[in-house]
Amino acid sequence: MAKREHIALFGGTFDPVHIGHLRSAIEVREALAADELCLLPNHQPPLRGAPGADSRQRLAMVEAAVAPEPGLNVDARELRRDEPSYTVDTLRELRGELGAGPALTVVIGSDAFNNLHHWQQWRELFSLAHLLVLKRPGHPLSADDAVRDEVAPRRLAGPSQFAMAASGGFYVMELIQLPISATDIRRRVAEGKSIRYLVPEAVAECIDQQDLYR
Ligand SMILES: Nc1ncnc2c1ncn2[C@@H]1O[C@H](COP(=O)(O)OP(=O)(O)OP(=O)(O)O)[C@@H](O)[C@H]1O
Ligand SMILES: O=C(O)c1ccc[n+]([C@@H]2O[C@H](COP(=O)([O-])O)[C@@H](O)[C@H]2O)c1
Repeated sequence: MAKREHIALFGGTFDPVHIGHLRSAIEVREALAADELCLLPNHQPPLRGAPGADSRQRLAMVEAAVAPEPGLNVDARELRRDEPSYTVDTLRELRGELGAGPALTVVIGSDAFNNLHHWQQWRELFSLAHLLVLKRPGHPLSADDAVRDEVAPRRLAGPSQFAMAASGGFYVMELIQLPISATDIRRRVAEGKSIRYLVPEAVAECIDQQDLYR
């Protein structure tokens, strides 16, 4: 059985998944030397309206996107819960399966981090996992004071240190800056413009075949 001592979870609405997500996922996996990095499509995004594509369609696009990339997997567990996809619930479920030993790292972009104080039981996340924040162009770090106070003593010197404990660490990672968003991709599709090289070809095909975002 494959080693599962360090798992990174990169959650999102992925409406649709794009190369900003995929390039980040590869760089994070390399930086963490994680055994696997799972893209985790949500079912009901807790802090935004209903996505343009339904959960099955978003899952299918994520699966098509990671298929050629060894080390990137998909975790579809949030689609099995017919309720808002709170990350704390997902982490509790995973801890129930993995036990307390393996390192778990939750990966989020700086825009998501700036809203962390609105997440369900957000302080609890640190007893279940590490938190890795990706700098994202156009989204400077501006976390709430309560979040800043929480993460300050948790800050690690580098992503490789996450493997030394199961949870509780914090790090902000610099990575390639790709100012690509799903909102911009949906707008381009609606305007009949090309999205070539913004999403993998297999994702563009799914969008085309299912007539999404028009
Ligand atoms: N270009 C990018 N670079 C780094 N991180 C990103 C990028 N795009 C999205 N992310 C991060 O990936 C996670 C999932 O993002 P999400 O699925 O909401 O995509 P999005 O492009 O932000 O979508 P939307 O434009 O619909 O808000 C979030 O933590 C987000 O911050
Ligand atoms: O747990 C929460 O309360 C919570 C609130 C907002 C977002 N999240 C998760 O954060 C990830 C990024 O969300 P989003 O909306 O930026 O695509 C995704 O996995 C969401 O399910 C989680």
